Amino acid sequence: MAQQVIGFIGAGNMATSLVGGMIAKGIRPARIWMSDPSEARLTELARQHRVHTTPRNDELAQRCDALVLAVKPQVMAEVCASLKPHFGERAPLIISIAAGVTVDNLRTWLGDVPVIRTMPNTPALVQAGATGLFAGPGVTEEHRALANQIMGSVGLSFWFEQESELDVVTAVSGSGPAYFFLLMEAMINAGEQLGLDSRTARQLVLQTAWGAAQLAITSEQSPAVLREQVTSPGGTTAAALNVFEQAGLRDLVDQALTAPDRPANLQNSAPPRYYRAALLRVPGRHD
Ligand SMILES: NC(=O)C1=CN([C@@H]2O[C@H](COP(=O)(O)OP(=O)(O)OC[C@H]3O[C@@H](n4cnc5c(N)ncnc54)[C@H](O)[C@@H]3O)[C@@H](O)[C@H]2O)C=CC1
Ligand SMILES: O=C(O)[C@@H]1CCC=N1
Repeated sequence: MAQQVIGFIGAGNMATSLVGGMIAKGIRPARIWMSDPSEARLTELARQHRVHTTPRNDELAQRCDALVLAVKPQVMAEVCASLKPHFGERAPLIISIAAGVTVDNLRTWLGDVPVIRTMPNTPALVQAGATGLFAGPGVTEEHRALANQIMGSVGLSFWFEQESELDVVTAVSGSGPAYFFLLMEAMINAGEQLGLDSRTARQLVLQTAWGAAQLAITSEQSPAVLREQVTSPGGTTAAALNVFEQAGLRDLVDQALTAPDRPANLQNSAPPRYYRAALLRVPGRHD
């Protein structure tokens, strides 16, 4: 396994986060190939990480023991069709990171190949990722070990027995960093509005987010208890939390994470991008 060659089809945000994290963790760049239509992106990745790059997906299909499919769900069918004819006698392990694309979809497009569907997140870049994994038919212990090596090198990984759970993982931790970033943005802006200079507002907010996460991870207490410990009765925190509660923050979070399960709602509003990916499975919906 130590020498297995890993190819990334698509060298965008998530693929580069994974590769950056893998290399920082000690996986040799010589084991990594990346393909993408953007020559500029490939040049930059080769310079920055010393990985092998090529604009040709077929080259990776021939060379690699495992292919991480890291393109947008919307182009996945076409990318799979271009890869399939180039597999050797022993098809590579397919590791998909695409939201909403099922193991069945991939095996329809690629044939009878071993597929592991995963849902990582961008903190992989700093080895603080969280990844959900689901193994399709024909996946061996050796395949699982390779997927563990890739995803385990960039953070925590969790295997699931039901594929549908990966859609929940997508809503919680795949997209999750964006929810926290949004709160950071809002707090930085509010700090600035209240008179702090931008740099100080940013440092205070980021250190607070980092500290709160560290405390929650290392403490034996639940986040609810940790919140109570900050909240002096009748104090400033209580006043602020009261505004969040009155505005229905918990319900808002629930709606944001479960909206994709309510297709009827999608007719009138733009669905989250990961649900749009799931819509690829619905005949007639290819938006
Ligand atoms: N960005 C994130 O936080 C996460 C993304 N994902 C999944 O990762 C996948 C990629 O998402 P991002 O990295 O955000 O998108 P991105 O747009 O940053 O990256 C996609 C890359 O694919 C390349 N590409 C397009 N057509 C191609 C082709 N025919 N062959 C090879 N490469 C091609 C594009 O040039 C681009 O660099 C998606 O399926 C998404 O669901 C999963 C977890 C988290
Ligand atoms: O927004 C998206 O569709 C991807 C999947 C999870 C995070 N980013």
